[in-house]
Amino acid sequence: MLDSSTIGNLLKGRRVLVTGAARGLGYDFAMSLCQAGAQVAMADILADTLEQSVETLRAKGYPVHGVVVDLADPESVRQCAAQAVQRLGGLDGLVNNAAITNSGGVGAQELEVAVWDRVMAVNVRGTWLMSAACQPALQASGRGAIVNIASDTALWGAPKLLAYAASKGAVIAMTRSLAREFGAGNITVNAIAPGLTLVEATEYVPEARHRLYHDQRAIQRDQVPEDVSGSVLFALSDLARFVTGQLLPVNGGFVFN
Ligand SMILES: NC(=O)C1=CN([C@@H]2O[C@H](COP(=O)(O)OP(=O)(O)OC[C@H]3O[C@@H](n4cnc5c(N)ncnc54)[C@H](O)[C@@H]3O)[C@@H](O)[C@H]2O)C=CC1
Ligand SMILES: Cc1ncc2c(c1O)C(=O)OC2
Repeated sequence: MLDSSTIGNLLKGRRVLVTGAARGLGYDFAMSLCQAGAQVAMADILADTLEQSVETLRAKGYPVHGVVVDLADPESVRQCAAQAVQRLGGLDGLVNNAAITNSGGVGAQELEVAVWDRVMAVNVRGTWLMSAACQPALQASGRGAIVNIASDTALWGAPKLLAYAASKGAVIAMTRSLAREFGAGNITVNAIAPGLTLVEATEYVPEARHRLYHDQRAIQRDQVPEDVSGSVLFALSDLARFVTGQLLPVNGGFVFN
């Protein structure tokens, strides 16, 4: 959690949809957005975890709503966007954070086509469909912002994360195209590429890779979700109103853009 005096009322009254907000980085984004004064719709496929996370933030007095969604299902994505807009009374920001990896460290020979397809369906197609579904409401806001969560694996070349890294490369390319398409509606579209971050989902990552990241960073310590949230807030705020189509790596100085 960021120090609230640092972020103050940066996003006061802004209405933001965060996908994959039940846990991990997305949960920290949702909490940080609330601290900055935003109202947040938290979307996820993990219904039970989502309910708990929404309850936790509500107990702190934050205005959050839970929406269950499967980003691999185009109709579910449309319904999620519509529900978020309805419950928030409009939309100023979208954080495309939900994603899956081809976890388990599977190499190019062993990677299954079905796994590749699922990774692309959630990470790439889901990001496209959610962005498209939210565009009218974001445009109506007068200053909409989309933040796509990429990964430094797309820049570094991550062995045994082939499908995942490729999907994040696609997210970066899509960010640039959407920035040009949505610019006329005064919607900014940017990508943030975190480095390997300590969350439940990266517990499977071999110790050797955690150590490699740690040792190769300019700032030699482990990365935590709070290291990323500030950049998400910035990209959604008026401070970044003329920043669009850009990629911001947030990794303590592991790979440089
Ligand atoms: N943790 C890390 O080291 C890094 C993570 N990232 C990115 O950060 C984002 C968040 O990941 P983490 O917090 O690490 O993992 P996570 O697994 O905790 O979070 C992803 C969330 O997305 C949800 N999700 C998965 N499939 C979904 C679907 N079909 N529909 C709706 N929601 C779905 C999950 O239930 C989960 O809550 C992802 O985009 C990930 O690629 C990027 C770089 C490093
Ligand atoms: C090096 C590395 N290993 C595992 C993962 C990532 C990563 O950057 C990541 O972005 O999500 C899972």
